[in-house]
This record gives sequence, C-alpha cells and structure tokens, in this order.
Amino acid sequence: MSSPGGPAGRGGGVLPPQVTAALERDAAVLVSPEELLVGARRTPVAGRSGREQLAGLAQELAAAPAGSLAIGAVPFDPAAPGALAIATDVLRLPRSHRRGAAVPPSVPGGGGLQVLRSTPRPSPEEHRQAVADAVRRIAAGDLAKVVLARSVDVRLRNAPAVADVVERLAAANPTARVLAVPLPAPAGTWLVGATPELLVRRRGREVVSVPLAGSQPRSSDPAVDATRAARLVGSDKDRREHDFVVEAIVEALRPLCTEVRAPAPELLATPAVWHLATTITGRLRDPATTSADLVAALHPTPAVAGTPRDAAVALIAELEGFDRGCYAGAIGWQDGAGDGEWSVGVRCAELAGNRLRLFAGGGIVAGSDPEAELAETSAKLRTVLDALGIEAGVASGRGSVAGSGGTGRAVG
Ligand SMILES: C=C(O[C@H]1C=CC=C(C(=O)O)[C@@H]1O)C(=O)O
Repeated sequence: MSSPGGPAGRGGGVLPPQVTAALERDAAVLVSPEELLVGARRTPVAGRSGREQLAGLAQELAAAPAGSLAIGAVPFDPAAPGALAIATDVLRLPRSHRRGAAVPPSVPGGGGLQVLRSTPRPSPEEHRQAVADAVRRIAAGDLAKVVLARSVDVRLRNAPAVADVVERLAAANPTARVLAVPLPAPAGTWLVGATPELLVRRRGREVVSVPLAGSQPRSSDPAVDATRAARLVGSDKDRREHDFVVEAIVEALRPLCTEVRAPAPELLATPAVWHLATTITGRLRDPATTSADLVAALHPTPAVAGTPRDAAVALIAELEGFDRGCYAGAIGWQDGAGDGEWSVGVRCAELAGNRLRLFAGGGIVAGSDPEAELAETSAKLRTVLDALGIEAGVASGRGSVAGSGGTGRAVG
C-alpha cells in the first residue's frame, strides 16, 4: 500500500482503490483521456524483441481466456527486448471514475519526493554539443531530422510506491496518457510517465494517430505563455519538424488504410509544454489489420527518431550515449478483436526502488538552436518532476545534493 502520507493513502485520490491495489500486485496501468485500464495476472508474450512480441500478439490473445488483453511496452528500438504481456485479469473503467485530485502535486508544500542526488547524462553542455553536431550533419545532407534526448538519474531519499507516482502523474496531468508498466529487467523496474502523444488507436476499421512535434516551454506568466504559443504557431522551423512526422505517418498508413486525412496542425497544451498536434485519421482496408500491425508499421515515428529513420537511429546511437530502453517506445494495449490504443512513450521515467531515470528529447532540424533545445528538454522533464514535487534544478541540470531536495514532506 502507499505510504501513509501519500495521496492514494488518504483515499481521496484520482485513481480508484482497485487500481492502487492492482499496482501493488505488479499490474500494468494505462490511463487514457477516456478510460482507465488495468492488466493484472500478466504472462510475458513469447518472443525476445518488441518486434517479435508485436508479431505474435494476436495469436496469443486468441488462445487466452476471453476478456484478456495484451498490454505493455515496445522499446524505442523494436529489436530490443520487449515488455509486452497477456493480462488475463482486466479492469476497464470509464474515465469518469477518476476523481478530483486531493492535493495538486505541483503546488509547493503539497509534498514532494526528497532528492539525494541527481546526475544528468549527458551533461547539459554535452547535450548542446550533440545538438550542434546534429545540425552540422543535417547541413551536410546526411539526414533531415533527428530527435536527440538526454536522461537524468535521480537518487531519492525513499522509494516511492508506484501507486503514489501514478496518482501524482494523473492528478498533475489530467488529459495525459498516464502509464505504469512493469519492465522485465532489471526486476522491480517500472516505466512510469504522462505522455500527451497518441501513436495509434484502432477501433474496428477506424484508425487515429495524433503525432506531436514542435514545442515551446510553458510559462507561469500568462502574457509570456501566450507569446510562446503564438511563436510556435508561426515558427517555420517547428512546422518543418512537425511535418516530417505527419508525412511519415501518412505514408505508413496509406498501404493499410483508405481515406487517410491529415488536416492542419493545432496547438496542444500540456502543463509544461506547448505542442503542434495533427489528428490523422484513416479507415482500414483490411479489417484483419490489428493495432499491433499498425504499431509495427509506424514505430518509431520521426517524433522520436527522425527522417530518414535509419540515418536518424544511427545518429542517435552515435550522439546520445545512453540506452533509451522503453523511453520513446510504444506503450499500449490490444484486445482479442484487434482493437487497441498505443501511446508514444515520452514524458517518462524508469523507476526502480529509490532510483528514477528521467528522459526528454527534442526534434532537431535545420535551424535548431542548441540552447533552445536544451531548454525544451528541461521543460519536458518537468512533466514528471513537477508531478512528483521534485525541485526545478534537477531539470535544468544544476543537480541536487542530499538534504536540499523536495518541496516539502516526502511521500516515499
Ligand atoms: C521526444 C520527446 O517529445 C517528442 C514529442 C513531442 C514533441 C517533440 C518535439 O517538439 O521535439 C518530440 O518530437 C520527449 O518529450 O522526450
């Protein structure tokens, strides 16, 4: 159960008590804007890699008890070990079951996790350097777009309960897709996060994808915030960055769908970041095409990899210097009818006991500025940090020392 002072422990949280109890039994939890889904009694899908697991999903579901779901994560590199499982004990609740937040977690004094130490990898300077290198490679014609990320390792004073983390992520990000997925290795590791990005949803023949790319940090000053939103809408650089993603998704969907439509992008606000978002729709040519087939066709999109994909993935491996694991992966579920919903695994962290590894990246195109890109990743890191009440210095790379962390009472 959560720590006594945690919001879930007060019984007034966002998540129903069944979800808290299920998380204590290693269930995977996915919260979409419409529903809350819990997959318990999980058996790993056969196959080592995420790609193999996706390919075998439908067959395993067909042999599983009625009502089972495939649930979990495909890593950024689909050839890396997958984290998909068949859950035979499934709870699905409409989103109306989520209650109002008892404590807005981002409010100072609402209770934060205490930080002993935080280590950015790469360092802010190294990230700026990597962005500058990428801009040079783009100018040389090696590729058109690459998404470069950085991670921050945080050592917490106490290990938080996963339920508390989910609770806080859901309360602080009411329209996000909140996720908590147990990872197969190392044991006891979870992928947790609050992503705003829908990779793909398949309901019957209807297919929807809502890619995000092009960002501006939010500001607490309404005038500055509005200026930044306007700047994003008018930015040629951000529009190019966005269009690469839309074009790739449309191209990948066309062989599988009729009536593929991609209207002009719109502004989307998360608590930490403004984004450009396009709602792409289509209709399956063949009703036998499953959501997992769609993920296999789309992932990784240029919202997390780049254009062309192979050159971008190679440059990421060269410049980033850490293993993305399931960050920037595809996180979601599929049912026995082939319907499913998958998010892009951004605004995420790996949680293992008192260790938290946060990730954030940004798309680099011609004209990208290293300083602005660093600031963008810091804003994105705040999605998880603010929800957990962790100090701002951790996101900007100033680090933290024992005793200085947290904004108030610890929940862990
Ligand atoms: C790669 C991330 O964000 C992606 C999603 C939305 C906007 C993005 C951007 O503007 O660069 C990124 O493509 C991340 O948050 O780690």
